[in-house]
Amino acid sequence: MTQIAIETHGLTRRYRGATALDDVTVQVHANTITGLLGRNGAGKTTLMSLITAQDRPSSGSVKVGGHDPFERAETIEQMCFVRDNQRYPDDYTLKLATRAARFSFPNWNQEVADRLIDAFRIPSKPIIKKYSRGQMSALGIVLGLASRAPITFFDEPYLGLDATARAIFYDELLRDYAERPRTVVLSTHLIDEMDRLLERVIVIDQGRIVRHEDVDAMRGSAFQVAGKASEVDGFLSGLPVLSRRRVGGLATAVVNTPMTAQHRAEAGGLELAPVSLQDLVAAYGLGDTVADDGADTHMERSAA
Ligand SMILES: Nc1ncnc2c1ncn2[C@@H]1O[C@H](COP(=O)(O)OP(=O)(O)OP(=O)(O)O)[C@@H](O)[C@H]1O
Repeated sequence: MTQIAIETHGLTRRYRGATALDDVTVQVHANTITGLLGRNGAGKTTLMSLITAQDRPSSGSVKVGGHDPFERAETIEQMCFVRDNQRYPDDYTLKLATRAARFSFPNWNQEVADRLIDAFRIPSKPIIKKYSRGQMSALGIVLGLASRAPITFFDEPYLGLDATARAIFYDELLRDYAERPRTVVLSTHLIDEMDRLLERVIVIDQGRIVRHEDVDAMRGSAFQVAGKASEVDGFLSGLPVLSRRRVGGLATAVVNTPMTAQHRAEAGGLELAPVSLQDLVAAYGLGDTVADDGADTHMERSAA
């Protein structure tokens, strides 16, 4: 039976004039790597902050391992949240940061930390405040992986990292996860690059969960059609259209149903193709209309 690590019910976070998270009920599977995906401002960081008790909901509840994290220090100790804008005390060096982490995280593994510090070439001399953006991200990854916290959140952990460092992160995450399976939730906009890491996906749009499922199931659940706009329109009639984009006389659309032999037979001269996870996620949260130098450009979205 699937074990549930995190459960939210009706979770809502309102700020003055904005609802960052809107009635979110979701379960995160234990010992799984879950991608939290969605456009800027969708609510990803807010959701992670509420689960890790760094913020309070306006309404609704969070349970981690069956407990409200706000009411239980032991539950908070089980979680590590690597924020994209993590701040450190002014005088902190690498040594002080890892020492503090050793005290904060019961499963801290210094060997993992040392190996990663080496691989990322994180300097030990300067205070952390002087680090480059990429070095800050690398430090966050070191703390996140070496914490070996049973539940680890990474919020866009790759900011400023070069391609080599990102590859190190992906490899080390998979290596350490294989050695010590645990629950990992990571938010990313680099979906094409990171989709091989993900087992499950939560897609969030305007504070609401719009998809939550296994990555493989999600990939096969939709397809893309492209061709002459009039023919695409005809083909789409009666189909669940997730997004449609028209540029001049051409159109592409993402159809929210698995591709069948019948679709292929009816496609005529249209091009049908599997949709990548990145394109599928992008199809959510598309605006309704996009200007294109006066050309007839139109995007629309219908209910899934
Ligand atoms: N402290 C705050 N005060 C007011 N509004 C806030 C605050 N924090 C977040 N928001 C708003 O809540 C919404 C969700 O923000 P959040 O940071 O969770 O998005 P995100 O999905 O993590 O975005 P990104 O991908 O850009 O990091 C946004 O509209 C944001 O402006």
